[in-house]
Amino acid sequence: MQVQVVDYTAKDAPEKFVQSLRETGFGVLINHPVKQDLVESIYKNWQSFFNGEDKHNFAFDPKKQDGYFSPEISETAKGHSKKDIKEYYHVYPWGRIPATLKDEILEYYQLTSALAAELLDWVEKHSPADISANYSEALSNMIKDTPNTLLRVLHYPPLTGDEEPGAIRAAAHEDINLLTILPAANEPGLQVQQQNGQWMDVPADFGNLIINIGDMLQEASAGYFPSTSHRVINPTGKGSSKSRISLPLFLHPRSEVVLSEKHTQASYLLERLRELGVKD
Ligand SMILES: O=C(O)CCC(=O)C(=O)O
Ligand SMILES: [Fe+2]
Repeated sequence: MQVQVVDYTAKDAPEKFVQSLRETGFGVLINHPVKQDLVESIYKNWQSFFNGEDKHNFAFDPKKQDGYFSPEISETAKGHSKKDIKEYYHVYPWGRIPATLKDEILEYYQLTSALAAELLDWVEKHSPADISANYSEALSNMIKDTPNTLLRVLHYPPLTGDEEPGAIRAAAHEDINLLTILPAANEPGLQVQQQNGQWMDVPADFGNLIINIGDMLQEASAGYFPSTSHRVINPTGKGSSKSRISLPLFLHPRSEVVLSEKHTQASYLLERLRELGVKD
């Protein structure tokens, strides 16, 4: 099965959407409640932020993990040796946020977090009974009042030709969290790996909302929901001179939430951040 594009307002949307998640790790929504003019305004305003120098006043805090991550310290995907060609900013409601960008980005954070709870209810409702029996609490409850959900504003700069050979915008990886909610970026490049190993473009028409499964939902569902590998490939031709902005919201349970016999949110996250080289 390929990633399905599902009309959020359709009666059978929950079932179709969860089936796409189960079979591909991804699902795409149209006619969803995330306003496109808000997304476009965020892209424009954060592009200016990344183009400027003020970002250096918000250098990331290794303990709290909020703030600006420069291309020099940007992450290296698990199992890869080259850094991704990207810079990004980690937004948490409790963290540092540039004053002029704050209200808008927090509005977006709240709006998508609320939608996320609904989508987790869809996932739960369409989980087989023997799988949902293992959820330590309702999936949507796992993110209730969580301080851990992370909104990452990503900037992939135009290519200069001086990139390290073999480096790409985002090397193949799986997300760490429960679900990721990602509005289509302003430029193409996002691909998902299919079961046969082949890479496919994710349907990314401007206005689409892309949702994918992360490792924590895979862990909590004993593998029923697969956290699939995805990547962002480098542009060619005219696209090479363009920036790409994207805005994934990584849904994280509260720290004490039990994911499986082996892991809580906190123990799982620590293990993964160490692997990424962004935590001591
Ligand atoms: O930029 C994108 O489209 C995807 C980014 C991504 O997969 C990530 O940051 O985990
Ligand atoms: Fe990702």
